[in-house]
Amino acid sequence: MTMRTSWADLAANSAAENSGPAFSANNVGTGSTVAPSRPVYVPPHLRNRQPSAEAPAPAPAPAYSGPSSGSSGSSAAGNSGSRWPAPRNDHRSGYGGGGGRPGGWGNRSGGWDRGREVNPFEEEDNAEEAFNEQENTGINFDAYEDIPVETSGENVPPPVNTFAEIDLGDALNQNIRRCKYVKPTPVQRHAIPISLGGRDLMACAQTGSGKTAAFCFPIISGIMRGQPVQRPPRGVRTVYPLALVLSPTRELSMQIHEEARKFSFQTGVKVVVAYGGAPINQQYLLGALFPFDLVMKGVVDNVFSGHKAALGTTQLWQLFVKLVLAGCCRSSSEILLHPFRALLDMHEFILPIILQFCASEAFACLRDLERGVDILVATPGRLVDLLERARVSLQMIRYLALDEADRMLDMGFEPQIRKIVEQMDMPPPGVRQTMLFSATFPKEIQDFFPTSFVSPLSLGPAYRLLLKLAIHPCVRAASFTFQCRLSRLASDFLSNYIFLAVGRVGSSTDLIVQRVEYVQESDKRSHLMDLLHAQRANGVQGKQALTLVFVETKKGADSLEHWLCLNGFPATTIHGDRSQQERELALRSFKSGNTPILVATDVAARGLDIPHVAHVVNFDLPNDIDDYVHRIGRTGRAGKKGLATAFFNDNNSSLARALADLMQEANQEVPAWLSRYAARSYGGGRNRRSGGRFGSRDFRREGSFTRGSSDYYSAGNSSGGYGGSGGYAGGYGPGVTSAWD
Ligand SMILES: Nc1ncnc2c1ncn2[C@@H]1O[C@H](COP(=O)(O)OP(=O)(O)OP(=O)(O)O)[C@@H](O)[C@H]1O
Repeated sequence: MTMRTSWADLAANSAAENSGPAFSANNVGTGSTVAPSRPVYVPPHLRNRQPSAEAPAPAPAPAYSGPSSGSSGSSAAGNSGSRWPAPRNDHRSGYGGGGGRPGGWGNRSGGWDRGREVNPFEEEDNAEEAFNEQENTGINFDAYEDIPVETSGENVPPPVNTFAEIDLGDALNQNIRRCKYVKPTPVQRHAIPISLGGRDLMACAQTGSGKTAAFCFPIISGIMRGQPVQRPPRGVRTVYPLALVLSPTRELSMQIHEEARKFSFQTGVKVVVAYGGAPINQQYLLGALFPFDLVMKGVVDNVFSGHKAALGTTQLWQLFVKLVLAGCCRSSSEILLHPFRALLDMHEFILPIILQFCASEAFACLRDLERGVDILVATPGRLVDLLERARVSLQMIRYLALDEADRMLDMGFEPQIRKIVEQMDMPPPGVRQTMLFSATFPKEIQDFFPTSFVSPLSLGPAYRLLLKLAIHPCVRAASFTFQCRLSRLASDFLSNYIFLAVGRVGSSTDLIVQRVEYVQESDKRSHLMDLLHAQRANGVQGKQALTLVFVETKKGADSLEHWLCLNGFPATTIHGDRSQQERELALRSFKSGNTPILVATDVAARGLDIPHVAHVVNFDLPNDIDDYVHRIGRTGRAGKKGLATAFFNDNNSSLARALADLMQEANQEVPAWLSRYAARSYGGGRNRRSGGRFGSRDFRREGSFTRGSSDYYSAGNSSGGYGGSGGYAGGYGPGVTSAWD
């Protein structure tokens, strides 16, 4: 029987083959009796079993059979041959002590390949020696007490006040204690019971308020207590995650992965991240090594075709590469000491490539993926790549979480997201459980008009101009278009969901002191220098007081970084033109305080949770108030205070009103000159968000959204959603029909 095997398996085989004659001269092992054990994927539901427990019955094909709702071995009631047979809440029979919890938590203490599981808390302790004070115990929870919360939808499960009220399972509870989370933040208080109750959720909550845990806890606990699912037989290279978390950027994905690893430590739930998404050919040699199929077929043939003859020992090479990729050599030094190193001497040009590849995070991620995954955290681009290569199947997905959902649309990921969710093999809404999270639902607009209306005209630049001027009613229509896209996405992806808004959606937290200073373009650098010198003079510097500076362009980021370094302020930069390695290095260097200033483009605006960011400087203000909210949200997190300074000048006048309103809303002092700018801009009304108590509303209430038709473009206009309040400046105002103001 021929069966494709994973490269991890192949490598293990290869190692066993080493004892054969071809390798007898090498000091690999001590003979044929010592064959390394294969890395065997153990499904979560079997990980707590004794080794003698029967292996999962091999499935003829990795077709999804649905999570069985009965006890192990029994067929799921109501399966009846349907592709998505099991009702998704079959394993969520109540939280908080409700009966019927199958299996119980205690049985699950067995880990997923526990011997290999690295303790993320230890890793963190080592990495953060300098920051040895307790991160989360000093949280000012009072800061959250008065936050208004709004929920809508049918039968909303009641919130909880403590983690003890929720039955998350011992292992997860222990990790929550390890994280030093004393009690749930408001979004967690509401979102966790809703998700544990099996409901779909669309949640908006302020930056830094703990949304990651709000979607991770129910997923991890759901997987822990979930019923067994039949996994594909060993040797099938496709992996079948049970949960998928999509996020817009690599950095955010990595961060979610790190958090989720902590939460799932010793729970038996395995979390893997896959990020990036550049086409393979753009990654040149490293990229060529990415598709492991190529490695298996002979990376030498594919990558070094011109040298094939010279290599001569192609098979040996393949074996070496397999060993390296399988993790037999985990570090550069191991490779250099490896018995097959001799081969490299013949072909030195390959060594740096292999070393570089082995050192890359991407390599580690993909290697992890091959070993199995329960929760896959991914950027849309990379996931599409993996799906197309059939390395990942979504057939078994029970949980789908979209973090920064609005940003993903904003970044143009909608086609990819729709492909992933609707066009591959993911179970449909109602079978899977879906959660959409962000601090700002909605805004920013990619399309000026519905494409069907104006295609093939490209109105992007025109739109941008209008957005700047913000005088044309079409701007409102465009905004509405985006809102409709998000509404439609929610409507397509979610089933009977609950809408949760914690705090004023899209507003900033008043933990952040916001300052706006009028600074001409040409004075910005010297002004920044003044701020940094003042910080230094006040002793606000170093590892405990990081400064994040946002600029508009990648070039601007590089040049400002260079200038800061020249002027004695160690800085680093992060933007889209930097390689993944450079970005990771920059983040690490910033987090550790080695370079306490990070100059960034919007790539770092969302979701990044960097402790000790004391000051966010908007050197260049964004065009979009939501981007501003996310940027300043990098400070003042988890109940801590922060400072945000913005340099404003005439180029930013389109933002004046929204900025002034936002500051007012967050009880900040609005400079008189900014109020004047705001008053001057289009009629003196208020910004788009201030029409109601909550910036964002459940659009289902308004009945303005008509799925699958173009009505939603006209509905807003005809119903007076924009016009009713008398112009853009009036916001959507009273009588608003859109949920997304
Ligand atoms: N219950 C809790 N108690 C204490 N700290 C918490 C709690 N929940 C989360 N945190 C901490 O709060 C910080 C912010 O959390 P997180 O990054 O999830 O916020 P967020 O709402 O996703 O922010 P953003 O909108 O910027 O993405 C993290 O450092 C996290 O460890």
